[in-house]
Amino acid sequence: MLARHEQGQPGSRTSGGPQAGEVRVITQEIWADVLGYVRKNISEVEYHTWFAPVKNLGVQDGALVLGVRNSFAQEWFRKHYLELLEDALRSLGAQNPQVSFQVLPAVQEAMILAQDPPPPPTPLGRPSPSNASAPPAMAPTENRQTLNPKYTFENFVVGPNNNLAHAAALAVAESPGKAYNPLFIYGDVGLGKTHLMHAVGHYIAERFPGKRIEYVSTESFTNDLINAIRDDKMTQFRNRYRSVDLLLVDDIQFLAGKERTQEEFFHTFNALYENHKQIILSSDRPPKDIQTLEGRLRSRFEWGLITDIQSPEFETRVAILKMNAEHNRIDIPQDVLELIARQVTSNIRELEGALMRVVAFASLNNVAFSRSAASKALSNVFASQEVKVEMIDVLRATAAQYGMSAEMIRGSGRARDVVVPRQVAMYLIRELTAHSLPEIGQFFGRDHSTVMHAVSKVTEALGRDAELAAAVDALRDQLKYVEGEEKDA
Ligand SMILES: Nc1ncnc2c1ncn2[C@@H]1O[C@H](COP(=O)(O)OP(=O)(O)OP(=O)(O)O)[C@@H](O)[C@H]1O
Repeated sequence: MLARHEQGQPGSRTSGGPQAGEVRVITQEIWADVLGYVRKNISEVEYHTWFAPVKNLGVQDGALVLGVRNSFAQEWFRKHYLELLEDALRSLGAQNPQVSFQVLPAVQEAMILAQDPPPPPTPLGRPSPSNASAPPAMAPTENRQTLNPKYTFENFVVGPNNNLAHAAALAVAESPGKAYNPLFIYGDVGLGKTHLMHAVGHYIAERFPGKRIEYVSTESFTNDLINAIRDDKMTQFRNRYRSVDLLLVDDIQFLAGKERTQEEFFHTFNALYENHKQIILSSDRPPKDIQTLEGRLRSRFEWGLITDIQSPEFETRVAILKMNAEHNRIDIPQDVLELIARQVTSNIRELEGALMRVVAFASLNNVAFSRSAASKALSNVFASQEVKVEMIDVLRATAAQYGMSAEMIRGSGRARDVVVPRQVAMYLIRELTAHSLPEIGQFFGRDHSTVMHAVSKVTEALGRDAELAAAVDALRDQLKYVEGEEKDA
């Protein structure tokens, strides 16, 4: 099983749950949570000695697999840190946390060490120190090094909350320096301002490979300025920012109260604007609400187009989740995505985080994606919702438990390996939902007497068949989750 990781091949499907190979990608944030937990519980020296070199290899059949350097480290981890790691997973919702350690092959270890720590990002078009005043000509791919590859127009879901900002960004991308200059995008935290700015950057980089693009947060701009003043390198600083074709500045509200930075930014702005270079600014509020911003800057920010992004409505949130799941090649039922979208209503970053939690929870507990699993996964972070069990939940969970598709269970097959799961599903639906026998029959394309027979068959078999009883118990535990149940237990 583990060899699959070593070879870097995608994982196989585990009983209806997430695919292990795919989960490997998505659990990076969860791994950061685990490390955060560990760090709080051991000394810094210990943490750096043991945990910094560890590689998260993802989740395999419910177990978190960690890559360590050698068999000594493997043994050390088993003896000293296993419980701590299990506690960390428990804090993330794993009910029966499992951790395994795998010695990394020397080549893989060397690659990981080479990546660690990651090199600092190279700002776009930054002149090399040896040739500071004459920026080098860039190869087509170089002009988007600091853009997040995920933040493209293709990956941006358009809804009523952001369609104006999206249309304006697209217009600017098509005619940089001509459509709206500057473009000023404002909105609350995590609603896609940076994403849209980068999307313009990618678009321009693709269409006009020679254009110089610079993305910078206001904080970095300020720090660069401070360093330039300290190191007597103002000429280089000005060359860098005034020689670009597209300047993207994030969180411009942080200019407030920084007089020297405002002064410098004012001149940067003028130089670019006069040369018809495109400027895009993002902020958490419109220019008129940025306190202590010089009047001449504020009025310049208002020269072009000011557009906002609002919180996404339910349908847009579901569409964003769907796109995320598809990108990670994870097949999550629509009703589970809807449950997540109801839990997280305002911040898209949090919405994505909630999806990750659900995926990690399902893989760590080796259960299928269901609304109850999602509700459990999110109960630590968001106010828990009581989940009413639906027939489809029971069908899906049973199918996953027996390693077959829901269609097979509902189909006409009469072989024992299909009949037993079908009867179990009918039995549990009868127990966990308020549906009548005819309604359950209809759901399975059968009549009520078949359901009645199934219920009595399972009831009778449970007393003598321990394996069946264990399967039914496990399914019931998985499905029947109501708020407070775990706390009372
Ligand atoms: N319409 C959308 N479609 C798809 N993903 C989106 C959309 N809007 C935001 N996102 C995603 O949400 C996350 C947060 O977006 P982003 O960082 O652009 O927000 P922001 O408004 O710049 O936040 P901040 O104010 O914290 O800088 C990103 O992962 C982004 O890809």
